[in-house]
Amino acid sequence: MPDATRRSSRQVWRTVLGAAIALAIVATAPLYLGTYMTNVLTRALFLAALALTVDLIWGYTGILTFGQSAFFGIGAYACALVFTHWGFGAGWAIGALVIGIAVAMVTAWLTGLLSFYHGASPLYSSIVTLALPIVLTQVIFSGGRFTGSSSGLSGFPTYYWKIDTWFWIAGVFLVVAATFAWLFVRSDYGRILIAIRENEDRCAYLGIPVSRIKTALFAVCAGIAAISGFGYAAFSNVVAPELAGFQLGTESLIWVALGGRGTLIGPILGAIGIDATSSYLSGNLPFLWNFIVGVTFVAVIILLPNGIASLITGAWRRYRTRGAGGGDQPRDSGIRLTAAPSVRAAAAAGRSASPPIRIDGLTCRYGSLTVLDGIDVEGKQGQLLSIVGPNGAGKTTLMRCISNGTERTGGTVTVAGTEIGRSSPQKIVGLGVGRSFQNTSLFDSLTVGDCLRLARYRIDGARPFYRSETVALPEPALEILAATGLDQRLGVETRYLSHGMKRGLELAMVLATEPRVLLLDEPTAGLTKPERTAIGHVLTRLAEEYGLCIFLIEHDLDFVREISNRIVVLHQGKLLLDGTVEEVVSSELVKAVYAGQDLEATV
Ligand SMILES: Nc1ncnc2c1ncn2[C@@H]1O[C@H](COP(=O)(O)OP(=O)(O)OP(=O)(O)O)[C@@H](O)[C@H]1O
Repeated sequence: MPDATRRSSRQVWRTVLGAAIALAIVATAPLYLGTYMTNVLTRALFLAALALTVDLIWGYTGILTFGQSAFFGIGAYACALVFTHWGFGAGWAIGALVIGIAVAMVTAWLTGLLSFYHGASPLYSSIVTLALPIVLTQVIFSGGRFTGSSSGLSGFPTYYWKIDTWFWIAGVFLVVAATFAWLFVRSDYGRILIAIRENEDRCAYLGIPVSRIKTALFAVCAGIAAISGFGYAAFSNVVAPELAGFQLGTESLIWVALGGRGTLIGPILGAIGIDATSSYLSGNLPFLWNFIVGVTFVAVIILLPNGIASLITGAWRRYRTRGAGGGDQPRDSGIRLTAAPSVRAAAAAGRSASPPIRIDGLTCRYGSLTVLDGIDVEGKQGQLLSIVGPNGAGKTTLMRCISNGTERTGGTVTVAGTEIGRSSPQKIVGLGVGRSFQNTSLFDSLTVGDCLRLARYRIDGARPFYRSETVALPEPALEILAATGLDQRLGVETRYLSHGMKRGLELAMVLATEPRVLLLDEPTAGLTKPERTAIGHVLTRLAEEYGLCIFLIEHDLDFVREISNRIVVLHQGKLLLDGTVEEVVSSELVKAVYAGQDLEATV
């Protein structure tokens, strides 16, 4: 049996076994728990499902949300309102559940549109999610007898099943939700969530539609939270504004933080542990329990900053990497590299009358500071164009204005005949612009293989519950991986790579997006002489053989002279000279700029 097939069938068996063990625990727990604890734990199981969604949003994707309780409350109130005012029965129950899920998902989708648009700061989305439960609570308060106002609704008809039955329903729901969440976070999509958490900008510059993915995740998690809220209300037979309130939203964050962000098991343990302990202590130690919970929280945050689950996950990771000789050692990644159809062919097919890139009258101002002033440049296919100039000349700003439509103040940038307008970076990547940054921009906790797979998202897509075993890369990307030895380190997390390897990986990732225009900001900074020579070789081939148009910012003028076929000199935001290497090297004006002389006197 091939390795990949064996690995994936092992994964399936592990998942099935884990779910079976969890279901067995759920099935037998009421036999040894008393009625009181079964009751307490049933409530905790519904809340654990809420915590699970908070973990997907905050733990995995890095969006600090205070508003998940709002969706829980919507599900709970959908149940209570329908059963109180309209009717009770199987049909009404299904109708109420569907209404709860639909209202929660639409609310989450609208909230996502408001919070996650391109350019919105993470703080802004946190504030929007903070406002959501507050607004919803006010709506409930102002609902009068319909919503029960501050007293809520109670005593509505529901299924008065035995407590054990409710426990099983809550337990099975949690196991099913956790199993799907587990399969999801291990899939290609799960890697995208982690990538967004670690480096959202890099995701956008790989063409990943970050805003859309965040909004979709928010909506799906809202649906799950609404189901748990519905179950909670049907079980407890009482709803109150607190179920949709800000306090429950904050408590769910504490459960996740205590249990362990980004671990799935952590939030479940955190929610069940704290809720069950609080219920127990609030009866036996009514004046002390809040204090005890508070002290425990502080102690865990200080002693185990990654939560209680880090004890388990840390031990598991140490066990796994011990056999492989440590996290930085090459090990089986489960990924195979293959060759994607040649970009040479794509470049030839894409050859059109329009130049790959054309910049007209580009201006960029920050307040009264003019950083770029009327820049006109046209990049041709197969041209390696170096942009040089003293510090602060505006070189990096020029790259930013090309790769992000919202950066410039005036002028136009046209990529292969299409004006970029105010497009976001991911849309501009779609036009064929790839960018590497001055400081290497990767995903620390993802492996080399995962990073490459992410880079192919725009072209190959990703499936929600599937982890692909192969990554198809264009020829130049494969060459860079082979030259830097990265093809032997696909399973190594990028934080363990050397500086040179990180540079190589970033370049390979950008090339994996199959750009026609490549923007490289000091790609050789901090590299050794042999590494610089190797990169220079690759860049020359990219331009000459693959027809890419490369804009290169570089301070090393000897390197620039060796590899460029055209140089643009920027000085104080203006284009000083645009010419061949010989013209620029022999220019008195350029010598004066680099010598720091007064330009007026030179001219
Ligand atoms: N967001 C910003 N707000 C205000 N000023 C900015 C901003 N970004 C850049 N600048 C200013 O614009 C000028 C040009 O910066 P830029 O980084 O483009 O220069 P550079 O030529 O790339 O320099 P270096 O070679 O040092 O990287 C600098 O004076 C910088 O302080």
